[in-house]
Amino acid sequence: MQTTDAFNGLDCLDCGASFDAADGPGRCPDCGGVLDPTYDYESLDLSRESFARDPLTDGHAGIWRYAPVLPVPQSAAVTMDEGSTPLVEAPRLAEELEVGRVLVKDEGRNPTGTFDDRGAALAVSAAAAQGATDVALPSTGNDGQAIASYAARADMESHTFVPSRASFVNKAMINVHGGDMYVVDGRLDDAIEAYEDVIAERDDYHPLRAFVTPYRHEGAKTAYYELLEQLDWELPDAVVCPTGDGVGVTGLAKGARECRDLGLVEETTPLYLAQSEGCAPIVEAFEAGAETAEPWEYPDTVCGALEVPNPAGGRAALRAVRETGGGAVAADDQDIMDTAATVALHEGLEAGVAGAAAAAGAWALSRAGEFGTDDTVVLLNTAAGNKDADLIRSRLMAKGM
Ligand SMILES: N[C@@H](CCOP(=O)(O)O)C(=O)O
Repeated sequence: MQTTDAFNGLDCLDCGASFDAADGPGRCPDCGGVLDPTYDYESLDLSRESFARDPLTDGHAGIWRYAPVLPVPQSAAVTMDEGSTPLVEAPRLAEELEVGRVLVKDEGRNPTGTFDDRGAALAVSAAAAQGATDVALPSTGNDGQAIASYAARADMESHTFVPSRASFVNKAMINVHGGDMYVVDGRLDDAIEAYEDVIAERDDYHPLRAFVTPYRHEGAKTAYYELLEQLDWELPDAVVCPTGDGVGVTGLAKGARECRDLGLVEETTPLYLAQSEGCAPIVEAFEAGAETAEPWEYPDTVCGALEVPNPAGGRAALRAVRETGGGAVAADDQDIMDTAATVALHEGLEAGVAGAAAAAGAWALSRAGEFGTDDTVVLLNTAAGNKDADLIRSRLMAKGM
């Protein structure tokens, strides 16, 4: 695999064992922990200025501006210039939340309309660098669409296992990208079971399941570098991230750690993860002081992207919020849909229901006194609002609006 100079290999987040990236995707063979890319940070000469390049003149666009702290060089990238998403001021939300500033990191502006594009670009690039011809994953929908899109760009076959409740948009676009799609009756766990049966038989399918490939959360970390740059390296007081499997929040925490350890800033920002009350295994574990999330018995939420009853990154996500001094919050589905409509009405911004879970979670955090009146709060909108237009509109209709 063609790698960047500082990339060392993979370390297990649980037992610390080290592995060569060429050993392939997977969990730690010793303890089953999540593998995480590591770098020789000492060899890197990075500063705030070194990231401030003009993407139009030297070809570093989106997530690839941070290539020195990614495993794959830009020369081997499968890319559609994902990243470089705007950080949009939301003054009315700030007033409503009684904080100084609210900024929405709008990941809906990515190529397939989600945060997942960052990790998909990196994971497909790494798979291509390892010679893969076929990639496979189970998905709630958005990451399946993202992988199908990047696989198409890399001339690879994608095999995606989605539950029947995945959104029409996701399923349609996986088809449009020419992906091989298995629609499995039931919910995410049923799709995972079908995926595991197939992957056990197919050595030629390169697994891109989150936290089986170590590169999905690695792609997500670039959003943290980016938002600090957009804030001129001033730390926000809180970042709220919608969470299903834990990819986003684990990646953001790694970005926060790296930015501090590289000396770009002095501290990390408190990260808060937000889930729906209909499927909140990580919030439950956080509140119980547990190290791992227990499977959620009856998952049922309108936020399909967050309906992950047994999150592969549960442990990593819990560590992420605890090590940054943040927390975890769950919001009710009706509140989440109302929030999506309010954000669209008051700010003009189109947030998907998962993104609206972050805003609804921020309301709950504000009521609980977690924010100060001068605080800058960043909300991650993980997906474009038009992915969930039918859901959000149906709520308006139910309220007779
Ligand atoms: N990526 C999701 C939302 C959050 O999932 P996570 O795995 O990053 O916790 C989406 O499709 O919106």
